[in-house]
Amino acid sequence: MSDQVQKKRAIILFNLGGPDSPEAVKPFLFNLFNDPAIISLPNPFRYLLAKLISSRRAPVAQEIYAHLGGKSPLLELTQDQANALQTSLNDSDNGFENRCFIAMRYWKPFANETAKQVKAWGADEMILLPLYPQFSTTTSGSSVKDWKEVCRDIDLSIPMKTACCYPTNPGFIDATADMVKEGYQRALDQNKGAPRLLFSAHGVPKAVITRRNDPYQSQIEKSAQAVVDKMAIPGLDWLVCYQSRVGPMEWIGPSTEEEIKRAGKDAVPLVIVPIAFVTEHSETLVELDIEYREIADHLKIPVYERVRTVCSHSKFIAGLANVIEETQSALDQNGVDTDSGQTRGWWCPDDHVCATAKQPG
Ligand SMILES: C=CC1=C(C)c2cc3[nH]c(cc4nc(cc5[nH]c(cc1n2)c(C)c5CCC(=O)O)C(CCC(=O)O)=C4C)c(C)c3C=C
Ligand SMILES: [Fe+2]
Ligand SMILES: [Fe+2]
Repeated sequence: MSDQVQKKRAIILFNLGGPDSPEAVKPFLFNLFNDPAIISLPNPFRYLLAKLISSRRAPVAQEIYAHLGGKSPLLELTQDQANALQTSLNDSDNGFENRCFIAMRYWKPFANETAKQVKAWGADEMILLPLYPQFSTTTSGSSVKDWKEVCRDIDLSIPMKTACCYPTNPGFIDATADMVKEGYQRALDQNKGAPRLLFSAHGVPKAVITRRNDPYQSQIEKSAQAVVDKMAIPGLDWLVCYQSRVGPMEWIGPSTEEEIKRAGKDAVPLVIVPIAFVTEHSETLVELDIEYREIADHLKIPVYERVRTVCSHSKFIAGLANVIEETQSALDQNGVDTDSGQTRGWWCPDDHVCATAKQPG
């Protein structure tokens, strides 16, 4: 046995965050709308608009979270993922003592608290891992930018590597395909005909894709295609659609709601697959399970099955561990790989497309 002291590697898991009480809903919404990645206006306009929109939306959002006991379950489920990933990394022979930390973008634990914990632990290096398989400037890009600013503020200057995206990571795809197969079988067992699969992702405004060169939509399509390939069901009826539209701007489509209505006209059984979320929260437990189900019932859609998100599925956790080791080894071997278009310390398995997206603010 080696008596060499192991280096400490901090793995930072990023997600959006969610309110932990009814009183937290309004400030959570303010933080979200005051992010230049969400509303790319200069201040004071963004600040004022964020105040206005968060005040107006708070009662609607409070009703949404009331279905979940007044709070989002996102943090607890992310903690389960962090524990499972830390165990998996420390059980394998990667030469590090690994510790997983969580930084949420719009509610606690915020990046600055987490970065202080990373510093206090005495980490030698860190890997940033957004819990978004598909990169968007509105999510992963915003979290990574915020994290880097906080590290500068508290003078945490250790080597940092970023795993920007993993839309076709085999662990993520296999775990999703396993869950979809179960949901598809439950729908088939009701003997109402061959189901249609709706891969439902959180939408973004169209301008995010076109003006920022954001790869989100193309990576969503790649994830859905990879799951369909893995399922290998001949003649499968499937498509990608987008949920959770807010505000007056034009969003990418088709919308999940439109597709549920079309399924009503076609009288086909539906299986809804969340493809951009890896944990349960308001967008799955309320929007998909309550609001969209009500529309489906009203339209007398013969079957409405919602597939669960991957959460701590062992194949997904193994996939995240692979993403970490790929990021580590790619950047250890190549250092700063400018020739292949890599941003410094940034590993992108999708032809480096994330490095070309324009992060506002
Ligand atoms: C892939 C994930 C997500 C993208 C892309 C995204 C973009 C985006 N979101 C809003 C506005 C809201 N999102 C809200 C909740 C929410 N969003 C995501 C993920 C993505 N958002 C998650 C995981 C959650 C749930 C948080 C939880 O319940 O824990 C909300 C709050 C809820 C509500 O009022 O409906 C808003 C508002 C915009 C405008 C946007 C892109 C520009
Ligand atoms: Fe959102
Ligand atoms: Fe990427």
